[in-house]
Amino acid sequence: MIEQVRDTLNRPLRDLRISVTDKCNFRCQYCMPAEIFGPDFEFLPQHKLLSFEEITRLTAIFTSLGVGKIRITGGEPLMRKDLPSLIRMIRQVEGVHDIAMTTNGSLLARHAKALKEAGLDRVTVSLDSLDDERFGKMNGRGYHVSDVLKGIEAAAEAGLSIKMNMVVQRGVNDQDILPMARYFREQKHTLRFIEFMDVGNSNGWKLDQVVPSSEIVKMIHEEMPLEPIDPNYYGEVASRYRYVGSEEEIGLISSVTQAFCSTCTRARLSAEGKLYNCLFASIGSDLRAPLRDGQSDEEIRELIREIWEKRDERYSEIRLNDTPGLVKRSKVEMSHIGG
Ligand SMILES: Nc1nc2c(ncn2[C@@H]2O[C@H](COP(=O)(O)OP(=O)(O)OP(=O)(O)O)[C@@H](O)[C@H]2O)c(=O)[nH]1
Ligand SMILES: C[S@@+](CC[C@H](N)C(=O)[O-])C[C@H]1O[C@@H](n2cnc3c(N)ncnc32)[C@H](O)[C@@H]1O
Ligand code: SF4
Ligand code: SF4
Repeated sequence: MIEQVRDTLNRPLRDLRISVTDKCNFRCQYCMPAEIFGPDFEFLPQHKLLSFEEITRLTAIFTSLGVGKIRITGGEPLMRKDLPSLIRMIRQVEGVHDIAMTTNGSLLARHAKALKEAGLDRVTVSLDSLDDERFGKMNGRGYHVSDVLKGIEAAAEAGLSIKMNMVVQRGVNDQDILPMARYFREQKHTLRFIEFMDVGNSNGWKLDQVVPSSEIVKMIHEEMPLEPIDPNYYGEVASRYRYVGSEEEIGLISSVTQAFCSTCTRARLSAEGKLYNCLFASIGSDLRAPLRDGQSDEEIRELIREIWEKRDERYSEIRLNDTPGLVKRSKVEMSHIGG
């Protein structure tokens, strides 16, 4: 039986974002800076990762509490071996109506077809610049723009629906806003601009590096007129704008300047099976132990229900009023729970 649970702020549980690995082949400065995630950094050993069977079992339990939308993320999800098998298993779960994946795109060219055949509906590809030198620096490993563009092409050929994500940092890649907008408008892929966020403890976040979405909209509108359009669904993270007189659109994810916590329907499951109520949470609730200790689906369902019903997190809204206080608090790393 499907039932809709709600938290203390009356927010329904609708989305489950599953991190399948904490490893990544990139070292984006805003997420996994190389000086911290260096050769000696200890990633999770295989036995601590949830198996595909455990992830699928949890997915089924989550759908019985209202989840219909699944996003696979990481680290870099395509670093996890045999990902199409997991997609195939999740596809079988009753109640799942949308399976998306967020990826840096560098390994997508070789996996897109198998992912689509396994049942993946769509991909969101992250790309912060079309300038090869800048992109190589930003990803920390010298990957080329063409590596990602080939992935996007393969995804389109495979029939996956595609969106793009660009994190904008003042003084780092703000000069790429217009070239990215022009290019992806032409390619007919929705590009979403993400305000640089103070996730984790290691990305050296400063408020003056955030380019407010309002500034981005103004800049694009001056060259290519835009008009706001309604959200696609309740709690959509991105605010949408359409290029006037066309079908193409952009999205703005304004977690710093216009927090959207009041409609946040997202639960996050880390690769080791911890459930987080918020992207900026300090601690998660362990679901791996109950899974491995032989608890029944019903017992785990009650545990998750209890966690969601007690949920009161709304970090970004609070940050608006107390940035210095919150930045100092210890938080889970983005590469651990996947954004
Ligand atoms: N602060 C905050 N940021 C979020 C949240 N969800 C997503 N983001 C940010 O927005 C980015 C884009 O999120 P996506 O996963 O691509 O967005 P989505 O809402 O699932 O996308 P669609 O399902 O296509 O609408 C993430 O990488 C995060 O940086 C959230 O709940 N809180
Ligand atoms: C953590 S990554 C995981 C998936 C995959 N590796 C990727 O990069 O698409 C998910 C998303 O979080 C975004 N992200 C990471 N750190 C961020 C930050 N400090 N502020 C805003 N977005 C961030 C990335 O750009 C990416 O779109
Ligand atoms: S944003 Fe994605 S690609 Fe970049 S370091 Fe984080 S997990 Fe890796
Ligand atoms: S800050 Fe936390 S509560 Fe607010 S939208 Fe993001 S994940 Fe949801």
